[in-house]
Amino acid sequence: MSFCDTIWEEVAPLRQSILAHPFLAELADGTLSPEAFRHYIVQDSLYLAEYARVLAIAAARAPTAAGRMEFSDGAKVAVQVEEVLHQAFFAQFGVTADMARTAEATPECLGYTSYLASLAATRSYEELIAGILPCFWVYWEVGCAIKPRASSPNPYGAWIDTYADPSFGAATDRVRALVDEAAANGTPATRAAMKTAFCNATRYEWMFWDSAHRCAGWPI
Ligand SMILES: Cc1ncc(CN)c(N)n1
Repeated sequence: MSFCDTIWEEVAPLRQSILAHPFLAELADGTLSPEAFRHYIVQDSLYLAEYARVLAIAAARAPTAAGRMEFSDGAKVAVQVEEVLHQAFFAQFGVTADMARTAEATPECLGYTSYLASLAATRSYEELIAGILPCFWVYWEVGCAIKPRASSPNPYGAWIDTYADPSFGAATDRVRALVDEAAANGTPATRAAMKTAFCNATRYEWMFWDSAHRCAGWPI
C-alpha cells in the first residue's frame, strides 16, 4: 500500500464524519440554507487566496521540476478557476463586492490557512505538501460521493460539478504522487510528521464546513 493510501485509511473516521456532515447532505439535496452557503463561499474565497500563496511557496521549495510545475499551476488555478466559481455564486447568493472585501476570516478559516502557512514557513517540504493534499483529495472524494445522489436542479450544482470533475481528480492524483515520492525518500520521522500534517488539514476541512453550517464567527 502506498504512503497516501495508508494515511487515507487512517483518517477514514474523519472522512466518514465529513461525508455525513449535514452541510454536505443538505448541499446534495439542495436544501442547504442560502445563509450557510453564503457564509461558506465568502470564507472559501478568503481561504483560497491564502491557499494559493501556500501553493506558490510549495512550488518555490519543490526539489523536482514536477513539483514546481504542479504547485505553481495549482496556485494559478486556485486564483482563477475557483474564483470564477465564487463570482458566479456571489451573484447568485447576493454577496456584494463590498461584503466580500470587508469579510473577516472566521477562526476556522484563519486556523486552517495559518496552519498551512506555518507548515510553509517553518516545516519541511514533505510536511508542507502532506498538509496541502487534503484540500484536493477530500474535495474530490466529496464531489464524487455527492454527485450521483444530488438533486436536480440543484442551486449548488456548479459546486458539485467542479469537485466531481475528472480534471480535479487528475490534479489530486498528481499531488498524491508527489506526496508518495516525498514520503518514499523521507525518514520514518518525516513520514510521521507528514501524517500529522495530513490529519490536521483533514480536521480543518471538517471544521470549515461545520462552522459554515452554523454560520459561526468569532465567539468574542
Ligand atoms: C476549505 C477548502 N478546502 C478545499 C477546497 C478545494 N480546493 C476549497 N475550495 N476550500
